[in-house]
Amino acid sequence: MNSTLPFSAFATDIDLHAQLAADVLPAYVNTCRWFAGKARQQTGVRVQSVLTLADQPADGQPFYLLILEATYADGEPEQYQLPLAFVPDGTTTDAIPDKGILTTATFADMPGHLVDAIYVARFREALFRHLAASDVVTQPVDGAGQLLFSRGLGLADGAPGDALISRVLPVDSSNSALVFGYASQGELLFMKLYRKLFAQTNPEVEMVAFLTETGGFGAIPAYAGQFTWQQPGTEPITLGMMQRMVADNKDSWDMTGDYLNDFLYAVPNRLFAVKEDVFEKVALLGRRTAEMHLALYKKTDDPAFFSEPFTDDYRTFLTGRFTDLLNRRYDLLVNNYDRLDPQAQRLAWVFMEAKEMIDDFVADFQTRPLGSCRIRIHGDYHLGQVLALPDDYVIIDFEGEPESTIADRKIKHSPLKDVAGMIRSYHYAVSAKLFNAAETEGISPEKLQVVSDRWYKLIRDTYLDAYLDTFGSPHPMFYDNGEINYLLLIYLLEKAVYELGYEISYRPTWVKIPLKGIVDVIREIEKLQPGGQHRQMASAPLHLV
Ligand SMILES: Nc1ncnc2c1ncn2[C@@H]1O[C@H](COP(=O)(O)OP(=O)(O)O)[C@@H](O)[C@H]1O
Ligand SMILES: O=P(O)(O)O[C@H]1O[C@H](CO)[C@@H](O[C@H]2O[C@H](CO)[C@@H](O)[C@H](O)[C@H]2O)[C@H](O)[C@H]1O
Repeated sequence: MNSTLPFSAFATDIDLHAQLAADVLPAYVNTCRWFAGKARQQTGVRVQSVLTLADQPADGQPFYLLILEATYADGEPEQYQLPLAFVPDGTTTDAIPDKGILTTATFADMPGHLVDAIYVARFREALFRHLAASDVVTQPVDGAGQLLFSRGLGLADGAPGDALISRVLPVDSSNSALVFGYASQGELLFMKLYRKLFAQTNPEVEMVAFLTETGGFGAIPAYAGQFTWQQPGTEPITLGMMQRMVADNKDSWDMTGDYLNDFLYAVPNRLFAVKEDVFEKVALLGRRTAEMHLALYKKTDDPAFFSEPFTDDYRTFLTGRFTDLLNRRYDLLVNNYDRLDPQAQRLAWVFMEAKEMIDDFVADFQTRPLGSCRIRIHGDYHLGQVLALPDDYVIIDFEGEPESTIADRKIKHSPLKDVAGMIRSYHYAVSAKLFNAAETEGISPEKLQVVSDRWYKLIRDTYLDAYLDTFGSPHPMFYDNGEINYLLLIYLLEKAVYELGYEISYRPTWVKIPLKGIVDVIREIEKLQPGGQHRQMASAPLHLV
């Protein structure tokens, strides 16, 4: 990649933008975890806009925030944020990982690399200082608007002269995580740089503000600021958000995996062994989940957070979206069937053969009487979204469902959709542990399935009992046990079908986990069929009517 112009002319260097679109971006984004279009038929990735972070700094090259547009053979294009830096050869002490290097490049005879700027300390510090100062950065290109930085209450200043420290958090997730602090105090703040962008305020900012200010919910990290791109006459686009850093946390996914080790060692010895603490921790998460939903149910004048009944519009939305998801997943499964292992293929058959029954089950949602209500929910609730402290939990990542449009992410659902998400996650934790361990290599997949189901069901019931018990008495969010069971089945099925796509795209050896989740729901639906054995799920301890 060559330009006769210096990197400071990049914002208007149209030829170079075209070169990037032709030779670099399509391949590069497909190596990035944050690019969600991998499973779609792509038709191109181009530079749509270039935002300049600040004027050419005295101490080096400028930084840009590129807005990329990814286009597809079907469906809407997507926008992504890519911070861009040019690192001339021999000029940096930053460790830029291979995954952060877009290409070699020469600007005005100066050779170097174009890199994802998050790996450049000077870029991270520039972002932080803009946020701390609530800066407005007016864009040099006509009509490109402004970058608006807004500081929040949780942002702590360092003592004069205390050096700012920063790093990229090595997490594998849909956005990028940066951490900041001061040399004398250590790491204090966590910044999320959004990758996939939406022409609206990101729901995460709304949710964190409501939970803190109206809901009084303490189990989230305090809000420390945000930055947006404001173009004339349009809604601001959220580019980043900062919260307090939760130190010494452990991802609940890892923690659950750790306490499953006892189980793992016991299984080959034909024992059932799990510490009682495990169930206490699961119950605590059930309670915190219920408290989050009670906070989101708080009375408010803000229509974005009113509770609402199951309206015809919502029923049409859910059945339409579900039917579309099912069709896409059936196609994906058919196209990838040969890549699956025999156990996954068997489960896939059960799913494909149950198509008509599933379609009827989903269609029934359109007219079935429902007296429960809907609120804003977390929307992408799983163990990876809960940070475990030694004695408690902190809930993070309120951005909503990764595959949904921004408008859809703000739609209210039964809070049982979150509950279903966490139940699916416990199913994953048990399955992933047992099926991927050296300790269980000699045990047949069928036997492993039986023992993992046993443990999973105990965990599921512990979580669900603690969740429902927290409401204390009948609560208007849940009409009765029959509706709790029915809605849980709907949302469990929807989540497992969603996960099937995620696993086929990213972790093909895990495909059997969501497939087993789908088959479990199919077995429950069969019991509800005429002639089927009508049996409600074991745990639904509320007796509301
Ligand atoms: N406030 C925080 N303090 C410390 N670590 C955090 C904080 N928020 C998130 N993380 C870490 O960053 C990871 C990614 O955050 P998350 O909100 O899930 O981002 P994404 O939207 O990219 O999935 C989390 O799994 C967790 O390890
Ligand atoms: O964390 P994201 O918001 O990017 O969510 C995506 O990735 C998740 C995996 O990291 C994926 O979650 C699935 O796998 C988890 C275990 O790794 C499990 O706990 C979840 O229950 C399961 O859904 C999520 O579906 C996807 O959207």
